[in-house]
Amino acid sequence: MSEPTRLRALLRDWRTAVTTTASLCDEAPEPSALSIWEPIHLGVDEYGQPVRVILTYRNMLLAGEPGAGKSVGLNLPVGHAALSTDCDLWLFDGKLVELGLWRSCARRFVGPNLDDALSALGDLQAEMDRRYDLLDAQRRRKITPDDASTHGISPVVAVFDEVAYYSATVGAKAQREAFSVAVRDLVARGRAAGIIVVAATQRPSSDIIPTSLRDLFGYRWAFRCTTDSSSDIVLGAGWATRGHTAVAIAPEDKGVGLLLAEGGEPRRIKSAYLSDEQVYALAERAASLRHGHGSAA
Ligand SMILES: Nc1ncnc2c1ncn2[C@@H]1O[C@H](COP(=O)(O)OP(=O)(O)OP(=O)(O)O)[C@@H](O)[C@H]1O
Repeated sequence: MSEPTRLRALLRDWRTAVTTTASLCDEAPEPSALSIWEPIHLGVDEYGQPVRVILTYRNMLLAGEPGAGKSVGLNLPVGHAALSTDCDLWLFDGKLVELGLWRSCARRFVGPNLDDALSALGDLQAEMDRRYDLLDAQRRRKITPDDASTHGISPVVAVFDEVAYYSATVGAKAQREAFSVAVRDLVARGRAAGIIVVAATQRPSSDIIPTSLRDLFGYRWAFRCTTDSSSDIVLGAGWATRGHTAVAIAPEDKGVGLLLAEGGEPRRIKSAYLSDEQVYALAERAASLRHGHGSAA
């Protein structure tokens, strides 16, 4: 199979997975972009049913012990967002190598540098305030898909991996606190302005994910944790005693996690798996959709 044909086939498979109507892609002569307003495919539940969530107007937290499958899980919303040319991607990569694959699709890419992260967060907050000014002036409460054509405003997906790198590891205490305050502000106020935060950490502890921040995430995805209390830190207090604990996930069950979606009960799901090769191919395809070629800076 030639490279363009292989990429087209890959994107077609992806679209089939992420859209509720497979016809959306099959009828198109060429694969087109996804939309951030469409549900994102995350994996399957215990009954083999597909699990899809809508990311717009929400935030997502992914946490669990190292090696549990967060990075693979994170690639699903990131990949969907990258292929969605109706949103902008802002990537904060404390590890550099995790989100780096999607760099060419990002409007802004921040590596493991706290000064850069603070500067980008400041810009994002300014953009959020600008959007609220516009909404206020028009007596509206939230942005909609129409804002792309009428006001040039598209959803922003801001992805943080590993969030603890910026909030607890590098820099001076005041800077780390400034980072945490800015992220909390985006998570708390960003949704209606079309700013979506997706944050991942391998440190599910109360200093990294304080309750007041955790409660702002509509989607909480707990991969394997070592203690009931760390599982509760991700999902919410009391779930472990009610039988929903990510401790119960066997270490060999990579990619399995408990997903709490908007006030329901945590659901055990297995994330869809994308190999490195697939991620590379999708990232290249997404870059090509966004820039008209495969290797944009
Ligand atoms: N859904 C899945 N299906 C099959 N294998 C998976 C799945 N998710 C993860 N794995 C396997 O588990 C390994 C570790 O996953 P991943 O790198 O996502 O963990 P992580 O939690 O991000 O680790 P770290 O915190 O150290 O970065 C992967 O290399 C892969 O082999």
